[in-house]
Amino acid sequence: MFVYVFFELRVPILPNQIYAINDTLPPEGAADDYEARLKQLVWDHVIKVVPTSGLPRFDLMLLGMGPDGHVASLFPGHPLLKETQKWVTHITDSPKPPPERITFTFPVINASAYVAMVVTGPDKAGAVHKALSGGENTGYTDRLPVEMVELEQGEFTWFTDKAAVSMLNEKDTSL
Ligand SMILES: O=C1O[C@H](COP(=O)(O)O)[C@@H](O)[C@H](O)[C@H]1O
Repeated sequence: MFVYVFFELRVPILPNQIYAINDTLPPEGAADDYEARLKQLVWDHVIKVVPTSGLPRFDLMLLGMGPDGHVASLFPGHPLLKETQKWVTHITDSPKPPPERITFTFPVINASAYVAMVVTGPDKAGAVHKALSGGENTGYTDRLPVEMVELEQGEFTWFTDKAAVSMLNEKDTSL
């Protein structure tokens, strides 16, 4: 909804260019349906592809991050982090409500030309610190999903408020 309203107001995207999840289907069916529509858009040359992998190359991927470091619906320690074949997949045991979701996978996220990571709030400060500085003493040990956003060939920019970067020192980044 946020994305719809944001883009509706700022850039001339027509309603028929917005592809909503089919939430009348169960999660697996909705993910398969979304992936099929994505593949059709690639086939129709609406979405560009990465020539070497055939993956869709979105011009812009607008992402957020949860306090646990999850991005999209890719949660820490979940088997979906290792998905390499599917473009869109589903989850029925999301630790954050709602439990049933569909999500782009890392191969698709990492094929993007640009990722804007929008992160606000003090509850995100630990995960931001871990992602940007290695995060010693943050309590996070494993690699966070947000750290797995590694674009094949693209640009990644963080957009944060002061609270979200409150655990960073000047030496940690070039901020
Ligand atoms: O569950 C989710 O949470 C993250 C973070 O949401 P926020 O409202 O705290 O920014 C979101 O980016 C992700 O898309 C969503 O699945």
